[in-house]
Amino acid sequence: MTAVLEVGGLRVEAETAAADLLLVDGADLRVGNGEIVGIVGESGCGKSTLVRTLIGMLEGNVAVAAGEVRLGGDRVLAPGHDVTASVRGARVGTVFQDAARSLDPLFKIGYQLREVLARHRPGLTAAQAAEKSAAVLGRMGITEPDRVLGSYPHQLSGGLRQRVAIALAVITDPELVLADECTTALDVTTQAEVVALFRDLVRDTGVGLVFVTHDLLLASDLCDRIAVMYGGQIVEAGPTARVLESPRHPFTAGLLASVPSRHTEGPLVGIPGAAPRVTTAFQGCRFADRCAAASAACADDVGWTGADDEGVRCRHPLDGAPHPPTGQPPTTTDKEGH
Ligand SMILES: Nc1ncnc2c1ncn2[C@@H]1O[C@H](COP(=O)(O)OP(=O)(O)OP(=O)(O)O)[C@@H](O)[C@H]1O
Repeated sequence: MTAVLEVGGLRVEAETAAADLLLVDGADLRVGNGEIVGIVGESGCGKSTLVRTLIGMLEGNVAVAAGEVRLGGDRVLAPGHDVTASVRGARVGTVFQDAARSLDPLFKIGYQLREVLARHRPGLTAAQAAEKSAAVLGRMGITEPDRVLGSYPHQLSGGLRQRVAIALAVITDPELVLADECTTALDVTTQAEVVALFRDLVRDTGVGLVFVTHDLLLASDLCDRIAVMYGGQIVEAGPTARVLESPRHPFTAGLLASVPSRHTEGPLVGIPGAAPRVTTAFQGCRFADRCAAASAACADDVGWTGADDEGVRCRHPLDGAPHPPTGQPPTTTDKEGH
């Protein structure tokens, strides 16, 4: 599968008055054409920072310290090199949690779609732009495109606004779409509709999709592969079924045990403790102080074990046995064995 997105060794740091923080540490990620990759993890683990970095949307105190981002083979971001402005909107579409951030309350939807095309596809005639606008709304399952094109955002329901936000992201036929918690604010039925819409979009157009969510069930419904983040690092990655049925990182297992699932019958088990704030000076496994399997060896930095697309960052990975249907995390391998 041709890679539309290749992220290698990405390290993102933030300067703050208190300390220099490590927001993303050594992230490797690959998304193929027509592939959906989920990024999951607790709040504050760095999911948004990672996806925003891919398109150069960095706050003033944040910088890329190492690694690179390639889009369709083109190097778009690395320390001291940032051409993401040229791909944002044109080759990469973005959908965020709050449709209000994508839509301008002052302009009708038809105008906003035409504006995006005028900026990124300037060769189109007015008639072609109108045709494309109606077509993209149709693809979003919007049955009354004329009414929507003539409406202001506040005249649409929340679900419809999010569909329009997705339409704005994909009307330019991008190679990659980044969706960051874009279903979180929606009710469950609308969430399911948006997920189905993404699935159809990827199947029909071959676009690559990065889907950021804290909702493992949603990720399991939609994603081909999953990358689990913790403390700014990708700690486990692999095909969705493998990661969710036989998690290898204790954090992934804890996350699974703490969410209700269709397989869960027993009580839900939370992960004690809180996610760390990681400084650039931090050494060792970020999860060690919350991990039942941690040993003294976890105080040293932990490397990645496995292939690029499938592996785990842990000195005491779980044994890979299927995740028990009770919602309890599987047992770990012997601490001393690593
Ligand atoms: N500009 C910044 N300066 C300092 N710290 C930051 C900055 N931006 C983000 N952070 C910190 O980086 C960490 C990761 O934040 P991020 O928003 O990427 O997490 P997340 O996994 O997307 O969480 P959520 O799901 O709550 O959005 C958090 O601790 C956050 O406070």
